[in-house]
Amino acid sequence: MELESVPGVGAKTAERLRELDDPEGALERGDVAAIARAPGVSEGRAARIARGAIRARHGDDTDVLATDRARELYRDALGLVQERAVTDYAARRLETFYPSASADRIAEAHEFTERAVERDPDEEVLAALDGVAPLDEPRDVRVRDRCLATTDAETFSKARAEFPELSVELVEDARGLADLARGYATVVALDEAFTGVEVEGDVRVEPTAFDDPVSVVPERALAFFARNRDRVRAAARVHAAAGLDAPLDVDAVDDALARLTEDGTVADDDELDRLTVAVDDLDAAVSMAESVANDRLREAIEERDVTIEGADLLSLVERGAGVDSLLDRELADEYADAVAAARDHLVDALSLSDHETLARTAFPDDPTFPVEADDRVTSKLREQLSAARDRRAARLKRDLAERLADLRGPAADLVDAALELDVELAVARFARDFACTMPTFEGRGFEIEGGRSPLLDVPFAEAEPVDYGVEGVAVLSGVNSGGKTSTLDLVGLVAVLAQMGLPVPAESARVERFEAVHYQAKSQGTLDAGAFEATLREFGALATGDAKRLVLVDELESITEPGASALIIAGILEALADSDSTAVFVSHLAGEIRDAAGIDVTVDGIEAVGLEDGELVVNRSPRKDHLARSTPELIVEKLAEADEGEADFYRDLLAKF
Ligand SMILES: Nc1ncnc2c1ncn2[C@@H]1O[C@H](COP(=O)(O)OP(=O)(O)OP(=O)(O)O)[C@@H](O)[C@H]1O
Repeated sequence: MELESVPGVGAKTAERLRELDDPEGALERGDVAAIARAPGVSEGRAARIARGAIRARHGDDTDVLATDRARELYRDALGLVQERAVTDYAARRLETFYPSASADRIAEAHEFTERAVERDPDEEVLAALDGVAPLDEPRDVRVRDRCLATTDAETFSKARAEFPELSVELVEDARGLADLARGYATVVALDEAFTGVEVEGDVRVEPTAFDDPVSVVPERALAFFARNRDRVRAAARVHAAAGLDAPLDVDAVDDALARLTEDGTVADDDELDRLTVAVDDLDAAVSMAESVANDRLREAIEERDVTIEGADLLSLVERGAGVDSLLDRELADEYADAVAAARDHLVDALSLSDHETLARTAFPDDPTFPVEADDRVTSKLREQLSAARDRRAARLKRDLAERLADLRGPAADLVDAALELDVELAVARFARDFACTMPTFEGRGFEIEGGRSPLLDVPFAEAEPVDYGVEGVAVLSGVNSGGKTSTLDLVGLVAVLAQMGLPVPAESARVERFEAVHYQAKSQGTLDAGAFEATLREFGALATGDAKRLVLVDELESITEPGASALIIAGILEALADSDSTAVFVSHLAGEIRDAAGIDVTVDGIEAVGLEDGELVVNRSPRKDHLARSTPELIVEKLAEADEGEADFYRDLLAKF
C-alpha cells in the first residue's frame, strides 16, 4: 500500500510514517497503535489515518453519512461504544469503525464483532486494563560517558542515525582515539583497522556494533522497559485475568523488570550494592578505623608509665619529634594491636575481602601517633573499587539489556493484544448493556423487531421495544409525543451501527446495505425563502439520484405552511417511490399527503391506545398501513363518549375528523 495513496496522508505525514518498522503493514492492518508510534502522530490522527487506509483497502470512498443529523447519530453510536472502553487507545481504535457501503468492509468488521461479543467483560480484566497504554519509545536517552569513533564519513553518518544516544566522533588515527579516551570513560571504535591498536584507557574496537546495538547501548533497552514497565505488567495481568495466552514468559519478564530501577539502572545485585556502598562510605570507614586505632592506643598510653631517658627527652624537646621511636620501643605491641584493629575495621565495615591486601596497607606498620591512613593507598583503593563497581554495573546492564531486548517484540505484542482486547470488550459491553443482536443484510428497506434505542431520554431499562419495518416509502403518523422522532432515531441508529459492522439494540434486525443515510431532523421553525429553496434543492437531488438511500425525514411540514408542505412531501415521496431508496417521513399531515399523492402511499401510525390520568397510553410500535388518530381527535372522542350535556357537540366534532 502506497503511503501517500491513503486519504489524509500527505508527504509530511508519509515521511513520519516511514520512521516505523513496517508502515505499510500498520496501514494495511489499520493498526492505530503502530501508526501512533510514528513521531508527531497523535492517536486521534492515527485513527483517522487508519480509517483512511481501511477505506482505501476496500476501495470504499462513499460517505454514507449524508446529513448533519446522520453524522450526529454516528457520533452518538460511536460514543456509546467508546464510553465502554477502558483505555484511550481503544476509544481511538474504535474510531476506525465507520458506516460503510462496502460489503467487504462490513463483513470484515462483522467478523471482528462476532469475536468481540463472545468476550467476557470480567471486572478483574477491566481493572487490569486501566494500567495498559501503547508502549512509549523514550527519545531522550543520552549516554555521556561513552562515545563512538570512526575515521570514515559514511560510518559516521550511519552511527549518528543508529545510535542517537551516543556522541559519534570522527578521528584521524589512533592518536585521535587516545584523545577521546581522556574525555570519555569508554570509547567504542567502529573501524576494523583499529584492531590491535594499543591506546590507554577503555577503548574497544567493535566493528560489529551495528549488528549488536544492545552491547553498545544497553541503556536503550533498559530505558525502554523502565519507561514501559507498568504498562507491560498491566498487560500481563490482563492476560492472566482474561485467560489469554501471553506471547512471552510472563514470570521471566516480571523477574527481569523487577531488577530494573526507575532510572534504567539494575537493582537487586548484592555485589553491586556492596561496591557502591564501599565507594560511598570509604572516607567515613577510614576515619572510623583511625579512631578505633587511636582510641586503643590512647588508652594503652594512658595506662602506662613511660620512663624517658634524658637523651630521648632532649631529642624530643630539641627536635620536636621522635615520639615514633619512643612508641616503637615502648608500645610496639600495643601499636601493632591498634593498627590491626583499624585494618580489621576497614575491611569488615566495607566487606573488602577482595581488596583486603591493598586495604590493609592503608595503615602503616611504622608506629605514629595519632594513627593516620595513607592517602595514597585510600585513593588507590577508591579507584579500584570504583572501577570494579563500574565494571559490575556495566556487565549487569548489558546482561539485563540483552534479556530485555529479546523480550521487546513479545512485550509489544503482549500490550497490543491487551489493548485489542479492550476494543473487543467495549463492543462486548455495548452489546450486553443494550441487549444487542447482529443484524443481517438482505432484502429491501429495513425490518426491526424489539428495537430499543439507547439514545432515548429515558433510562434504557424503561425503553419500550419497537417493531417497525419499511420497504419503499412510508409516512409515519401518530399522536404527539408518541415516539415518532424516537422511531426515526432507532431506524437511523440501527442502520448506522449495522453498516459499522457492530451489533444493534434489537431482538432482531434486517437492513439493506445503504449507500447513504439521509436523516433530516425536524426544523426548528418556518424557513425563510432562501433556506426553503436550499432544502427543496437538497430533496430535488435526493429524489432524482439513483443511490440506495435510507431517507429519514422528521416533520418536513414545519419548514413552511401546512398546505404547501403536504404537496411538497407528496411529490418527494412519489419520486422516491420510483427510486431505489427507502424513506420514512414523519408527518402530522399524513392524510393530506396521501390525498395529494398520485401513488398509494403507505401510512403507518403510532397510536394511543387510550388516556390514563390525562396521559396518553401509547403503543410505541407503529401500526402498518394505519393512519393513527391525532391527540386532539382522541380527546374529542373521549368527550363524545362521556355522554355528558354537550356530547352531541363532541360527536359532531368527531365526525369532522
Ligand atoms: N420506545 C419508547 N420507550 C419509552 N419511551 C419512549 C419511547 N419512544 C418515545 N418515548 C418517550 O416519548 C417522548 C417523546 O418521543 P418523541 O419525541 O419521539 O415523540 P414524537 O412522536 O416525535 O413527538 P412529536 O409529535 O411531539 O414530535 C420521548 O422523549 C421519550 O421520553
